Amino acid sequence: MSSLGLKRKSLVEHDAQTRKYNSTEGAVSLAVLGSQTESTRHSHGQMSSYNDRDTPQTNHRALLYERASPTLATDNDSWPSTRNFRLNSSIVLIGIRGTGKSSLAVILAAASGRQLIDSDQYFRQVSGCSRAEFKRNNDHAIFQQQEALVLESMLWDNQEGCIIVCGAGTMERRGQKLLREYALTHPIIHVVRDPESIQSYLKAWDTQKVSHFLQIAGPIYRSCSNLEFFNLSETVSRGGTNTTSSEQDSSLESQIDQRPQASTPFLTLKRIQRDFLSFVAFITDDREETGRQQASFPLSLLPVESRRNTLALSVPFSALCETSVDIEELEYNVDAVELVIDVVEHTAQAASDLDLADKISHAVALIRRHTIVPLIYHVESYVRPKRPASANQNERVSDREYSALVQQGLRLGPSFLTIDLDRDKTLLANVIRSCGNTKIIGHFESRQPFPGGWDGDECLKIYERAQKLGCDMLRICQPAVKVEDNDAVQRFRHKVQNLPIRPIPVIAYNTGPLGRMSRCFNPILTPVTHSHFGKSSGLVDSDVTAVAVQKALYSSFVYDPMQYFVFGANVSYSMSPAMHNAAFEVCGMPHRYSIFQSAELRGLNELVENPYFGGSSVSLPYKTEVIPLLHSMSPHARAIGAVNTIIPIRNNDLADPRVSEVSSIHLERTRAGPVRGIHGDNTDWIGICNCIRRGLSPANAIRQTTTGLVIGSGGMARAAIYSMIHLGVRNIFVYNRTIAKAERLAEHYNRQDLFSQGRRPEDRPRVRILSHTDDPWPVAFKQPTIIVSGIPAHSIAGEPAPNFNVPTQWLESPTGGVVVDLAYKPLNTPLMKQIRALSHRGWVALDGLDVLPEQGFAQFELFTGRRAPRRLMRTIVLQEYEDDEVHDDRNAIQYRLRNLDGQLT
Ligand SMILES: O=C1C[C@@](O)(C(=O)O)C[C@@H](O)[C@@H]1O
Repeated sequence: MSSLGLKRKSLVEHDAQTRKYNSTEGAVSLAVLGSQTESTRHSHGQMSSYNDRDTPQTNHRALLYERASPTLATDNDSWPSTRNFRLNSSIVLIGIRGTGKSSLAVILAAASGRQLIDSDQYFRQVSGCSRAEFKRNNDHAIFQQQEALVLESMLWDNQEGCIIVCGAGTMERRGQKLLREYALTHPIIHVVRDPESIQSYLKAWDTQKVSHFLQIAGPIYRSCSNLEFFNLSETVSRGGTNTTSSEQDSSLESQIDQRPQASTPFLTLKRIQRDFLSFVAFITDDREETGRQQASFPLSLLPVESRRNTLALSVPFSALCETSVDIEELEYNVDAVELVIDVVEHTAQAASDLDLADKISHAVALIRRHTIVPLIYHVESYVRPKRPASANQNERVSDREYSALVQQGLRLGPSFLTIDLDRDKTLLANVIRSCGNTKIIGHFESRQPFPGGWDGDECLKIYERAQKLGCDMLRICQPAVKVEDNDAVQRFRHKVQNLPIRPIPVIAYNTGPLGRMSRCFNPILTPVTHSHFGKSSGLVDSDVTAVAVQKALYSSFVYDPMQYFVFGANVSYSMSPAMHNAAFEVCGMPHRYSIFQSAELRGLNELVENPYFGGSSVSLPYKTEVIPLLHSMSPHARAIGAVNTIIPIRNNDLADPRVSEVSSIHLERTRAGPVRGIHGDNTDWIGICNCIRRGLSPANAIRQTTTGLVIGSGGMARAAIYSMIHLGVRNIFVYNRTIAKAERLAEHYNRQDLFSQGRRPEDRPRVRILSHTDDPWPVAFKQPTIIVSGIPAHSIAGEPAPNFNVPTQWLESPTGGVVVDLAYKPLNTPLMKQIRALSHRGWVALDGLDVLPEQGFAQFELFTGRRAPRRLMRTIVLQEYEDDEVHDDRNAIQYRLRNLDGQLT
């Protein structure tokens, strides 16, 4: 008999007295209106009358309750635990039916190997019958007792390595108490969703009823959880019209080109997968998973506060609620997005508004869906008057409301959260104690200049307060009254950094029109606005935009206009100049990127002798030939054995080991001067990695048994193998017409010990050879779900193009997979045609036009030390692409141009 069977007996016999549950305990009391059914007669004092297992028809009831606390909890003792959990702590999902808990749990279980436990199934396993049957056959008190005991066992017997989905049956009063207790040491995530999506799942309820129920249930679920995740429903943008993902996509366009969009059925959960896995990785501090999520771009590997001249785009909550905002477009050129909870007069009255918490949750989800940069959550301390001349200019948001809004922010796991240093000490201490992995920015915004300005004691005291409280950073600002105040900010910054206490980073600037200069030169996370928000959002002319800051840095000679190139033997066709030049322009950078064609490697000398040399893409045949000329190389380029990006070293000390670190290299990237050495990197693998990630459906999440297949054995095949190893694929096969070359390639990787730290030899990645296309797929391995082809699609040196098709016996994965063909001349290679025809079986095809911008983003980051404007670069590549021989392409390109949204990496 299983241990569960034994447990069952002991649970049923468990003496109710041993757990001292107080039946009057718990703040919430529910009364059920409507027909007096069996369940409702017994349901006073509990919430379980709404049962996950009930048919929608039986749920046609309204629920009333007495609320003990408002939607946003405000009491000091309601501050939850530290939110610091053990890496492997079991995670609990709660939320009303239809919010998508089960799908999220399946996604997490597949990606992380956590064991999935569903409360209803667990009840059945432990009790030997379903919850409904147990209820029918037992006295109500016994049923309640059994429910509590099952929940207790489910939580405490599975404290590690599980994802536990709690149905509504677990939410009666004793269940709530157990969950609150569990929340002291484990993440309990309240899953929220918009009423429309819940309604379309529940079918029988109308949206109003769902909203009403959400208002009732929200406070209860919130009081039992320490975190919150808004499950944003997928919408597919097709040529400007939005449809939900459930609608059938039978348009001709989509048949022309099955892009990896949300409309591709296998990828509908893709974006929610990304959002949820990043959220879980953040709250559990799972650095390995965070690394995988962050797509390996050079800048994403550095904490944003460690970089120079970083910008944070302020997005007012009110603007997000009122207008539709294209966040992806606004994100260009910024390093973080700050959601500003602006308490506008009317919102202030509605701060106890039942769905305010939901709206904030929704806003955070929207920003996360459309950006990849860190999120800062900031609650404004003053009520924003609706009219600038209003009498309420200086009305402060009450401590109670402020605390509630901050608590709601912490539940959402933002990367950073600000706290107003002028607030009650206990409140501040509570925020810091319960902030989990969120970094805290102590914020002090003075509306009047401090006595003595930046040189006075007041600013120093504020710095020390932030320091003592345990803030990770300080943000301090005051109005400038004269231009010289902008110099004084610099003095203040230097002064605090030299104090004999552990320094914390400081964001310091002047407000008002005269203070704009200090914003341009503030080194970290300068708040910037976007013209989109204009004055309607209450932002005034004293704000600066990201482009204005960039332009100011160049026109004041902090940075220089640099020259970049694509260097190769035959690069006249390259689309890189168009892509990079457009990016420079939109970011306000005066750089130039040009073609440099050279029949000999020696041509490179001319580039590096130029004091304005900023870096170069390296094309064939120099990707390996260039290596002996380098002074340093990234570990990736070294492992791959090929370089596609070079950047100048202007450091005096070439022996300094830091020169190979991006952090030191990018600091001097855009400053002219003699070049003392060259650093080599490889971004091709990043491009391939991200395309694989984008096209891989959640069903094909990478596991120990996942198999990859690489076609070819050239430089791109090398990069492809490295990408697969980086993603965690352990079984990699190479097929190449010339077997000896494939063997050399396999040997190159097998003798290295990549990403193997602590792994047993049998668990390490291994590259194997496939000799003939007639061979069956090796029986000991699963069929491949990731295939990358690195063979050219056009004729080279008179040799005909290979016209390769994957043998059908290697394409039998029941869940399909992703195929990346690195060629794009022509676009419709025989391989791409073959795979697109298999889209109904879950195969997704990506090509060279997908990879080129991805490797270009990483290159842009290495060249400039700034984030690349991704959507723009993708657009330019597609627009530039022209192939007169293949007429079908034009339609396909048009379709792709209309569907660029949401390709986040
Ligand atoms: O292979 C390529 C293509 C490219 O060389 C071009 O021609 O645009 C640019 C390189 O960065 C990349 O690795």
